[in-house]
Amino acid sequence: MQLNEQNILSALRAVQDPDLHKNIVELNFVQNLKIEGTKVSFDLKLTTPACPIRDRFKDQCITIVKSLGATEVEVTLTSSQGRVGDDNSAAKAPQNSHIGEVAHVVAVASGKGGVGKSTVTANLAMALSLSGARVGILDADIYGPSMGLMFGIDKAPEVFEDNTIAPVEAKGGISIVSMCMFADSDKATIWRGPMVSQMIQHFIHHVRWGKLDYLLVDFPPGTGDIQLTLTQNCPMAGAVVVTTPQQVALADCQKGIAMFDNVGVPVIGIVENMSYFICDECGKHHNIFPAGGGQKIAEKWGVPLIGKVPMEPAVADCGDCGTPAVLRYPNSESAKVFMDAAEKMVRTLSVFESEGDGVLKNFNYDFEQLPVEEV
Ligand SMILES: Nc1ncnc2c1ncn2[C@@H]1O[C@H](COP(=O)(O)OP(=O)(O)OP(=O)(O)O)[C@@H](O)[C@H]1O
Repeated sequence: MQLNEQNILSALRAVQDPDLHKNIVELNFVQNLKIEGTKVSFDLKLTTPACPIRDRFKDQCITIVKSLGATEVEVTLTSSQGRVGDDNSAAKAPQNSHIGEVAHVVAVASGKGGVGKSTVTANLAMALSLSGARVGILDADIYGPSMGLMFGIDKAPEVFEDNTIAPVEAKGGISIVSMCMFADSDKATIWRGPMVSQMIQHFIHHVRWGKLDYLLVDFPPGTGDIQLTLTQNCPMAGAVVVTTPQQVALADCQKGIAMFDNVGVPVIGIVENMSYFICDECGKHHNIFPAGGGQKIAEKWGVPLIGKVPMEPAVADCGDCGTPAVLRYPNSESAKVFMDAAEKMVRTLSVFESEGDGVLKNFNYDFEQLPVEEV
C-alpha cells in the first residue's frame, strides 16, 4: 500500500480510545503528520499527559504504520490543555483569576472528618505526578490544614505586591498552597465565616498556579458554607468522595455526594479508606469495620468505587514523615490502590470532558468492562 497521508490516517482509525469510544483520528489526536520516503513522524496529542494508555497507543500506531511499509516511525506524545468546564462553570471565575491556567480542578471531600481525606489527596496527587502530569494541591481545610505535614513543607509561599501567591513546590514537583503556611499551626484557627470565605476565594483565584493538569482541592470535612463557597467559586471538573466503611461515615458520605449533585459537580468516584487492615506480621487481611459499605453507596448513587485503601502502617507513617506512601513505599498495597484510583480518575475526567457539559447524573461506569481494541 502506498505510504501517503490518506492511507496512514485511514489505517490509524483502527486505534480506539476505550474510554471515549472513538478512534484517535476522529478525536484529532494525530497531528503534524510528516512523510519523508519511508520515514513517518507525527504527534499524538492526548487529553492529558497522565493518559494511562499512552504507551499502548504509541505501540499500536507504530505497528500499524510499519505494516503499511514505513521503515521508521516516530510518534511524539503531547497533551492538550483543554479545560473542563469552559462552559458555565468557568464563568464563575473572575477575569484576573489564575485558576484559568488549570486544566482540571478536582475536589477531594468527605462528609465526615478523620476518614483520611488528606491522605487520599496527597497520594492521588503524587500518583498523578508520577504518571507525568503537572499537579497542584489547594489545601482548603482551613481549620485543620495537614498538607504541610504530609509533604514535609516548612517554608512559606512567596506573596507578591499585587497580593498574589506563588505555591510552594513540594516533593514530586507538586505545587501546594495550604493555610498551614500562613497560620501558626500550633494555634487553632479561630475565624469567622466571612473571613474564611474571603481567604478561600483568595486561594482559588490569586494563587499563581501556572499551567497545571490537575489541581486537587482538599475540602474541609462536612457539607456546610465553606464547601458551598468552594464549589460555587471554583470551576470543578469533578469530585472524589472519601469514606470509611463505618455506618456513620457512610451516612455522611452520602450527604457529600448529594451536595455535589445539587451544585452540578459530577462525582468521579468514591474512595473507601481503611477498608481492611493488613497485619504487618503475617500479612493477613482483617476487616475492622463491616465490609462492603462503600460498594453499596456506590451502587445506590450510580458512581464508581475507584479504590479500597487498606489500613497500613506504611500509610500512617508517611502521613507523619512528610512523604506520601505512593512515593516512599511504591510496592505497598495502598500505593497500588492509589495509583489505580488515580488512573480511574484520569479516565473518568476524559469521559466527562468528551461529554461536553461535564455533568453526568447517575454515572455508571464499569472499569472492568472497558473494551480494549487490539490491533
Ligand atoms: N489507610 C490508612 N492507613 C493507616 N493510617 C491512615 C490511613 N488513612 C489515614 N490514616 C491516618 O489517619 C489519620 C487521619 O487521616 P487524614 O488526616 O488524612 O484524615 P482527614 O479526613 O483529612 O482528617 P480531617 O477531617 O481532620 O481533615 C492520619 O494520621 C493518617 O496518617
